[in-house]
Amino acid sequence: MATLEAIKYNGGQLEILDQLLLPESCTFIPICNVQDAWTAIREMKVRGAPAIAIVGCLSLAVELRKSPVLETKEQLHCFIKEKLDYLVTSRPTAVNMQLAAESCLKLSTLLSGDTLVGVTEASEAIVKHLEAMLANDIADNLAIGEHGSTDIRKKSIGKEKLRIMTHCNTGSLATAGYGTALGVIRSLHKANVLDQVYCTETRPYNQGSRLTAFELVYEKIPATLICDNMAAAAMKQLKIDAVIVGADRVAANGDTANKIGTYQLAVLAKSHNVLFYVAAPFSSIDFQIATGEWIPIEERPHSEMTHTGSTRTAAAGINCWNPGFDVTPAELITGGIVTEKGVFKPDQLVPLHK
Ligand SMILES: CSC[C@@H](O)[C@@H](O)C(=O)COP(=O)(O)O
Repeated sequence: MATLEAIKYNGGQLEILDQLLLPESCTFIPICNVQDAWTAIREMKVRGAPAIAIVGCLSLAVELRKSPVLETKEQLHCFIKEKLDYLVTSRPTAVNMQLAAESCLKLSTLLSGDTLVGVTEASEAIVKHLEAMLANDIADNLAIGEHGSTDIRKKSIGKEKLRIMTHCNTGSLATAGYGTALGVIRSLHKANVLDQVYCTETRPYNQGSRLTAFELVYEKIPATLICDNMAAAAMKQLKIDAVIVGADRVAANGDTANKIGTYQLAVLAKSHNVLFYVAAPFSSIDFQIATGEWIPIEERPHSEMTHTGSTRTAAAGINCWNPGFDVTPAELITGGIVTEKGVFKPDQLVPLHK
């Protein structure tokens, strides 16, 4: 069965699956411009680091295809810079949108300096660059899946079937398709070596129980849901072989920001001698940040903790702390960082930076 398709793009028409309505309903909504994308990202109708960047960039392609009246390449450059700068403000922790914006502006600067290229050709080249992100992301995820699954199997010799724990949602709903950590799990399943995947509920926003569980059921991958506070017991009693999670931003030293609760899973994995992997495309690595202490962490509304839907479940008047992400120190990433280029120890990343 084909994996879920949450971002649909065809000839300048963009639609996304509204993830706020999952798992009750699969409803696609149109994204007609950059403002629509910014709002959808901010409201988490689309979420997950790669998907945020892809939807942001495709929304700019949609606007450029509608041919705004831009007479010079300087005007074109200012137009896309303004839009990209705005998209980068949608959510702070994932770095993918920022790096995608930098790469697009680099291309625009190159085209601006090329006297043989006119404004229409420059705009078309930028649209082509933005539109290529969908296919590139799927290809990267397939490679991540293969590298990760091969590495886990290599390090689990003697075990016929593997039990994997994962956190948050890193699948087709968080990427252009297939997924990163969930892509590795799909590849293990395809290779017939997956006994069971244990997905955490991922409080307070429940990306695990709402989204990952939805994808796993949809694709008939053997899976069991656990609450976040069952992770230690599951590692001990259910004999988990590896934990594999995604990333919103990896610092140059390998420290990794990912969904809140990732750090505690890494600590638990270490004390239970369970391999801990991060799976992410190179576009999640921020080489401008030396360590994880510089990664901005999004603070989320307290209502996510105090309410379930519109029903208050916490005592009125209680103070809350609701960071959306935490940083896992590189030394806890014992399995490695799985990318489309291979699996690396955290201290091997810097030499790979061009
Ligand atoms: C391939 S998605 C990787 C991460 O973006 C994912 O693990 C995560 O933390 C998503 O957080 P979210 O707040 O749902 O956008």
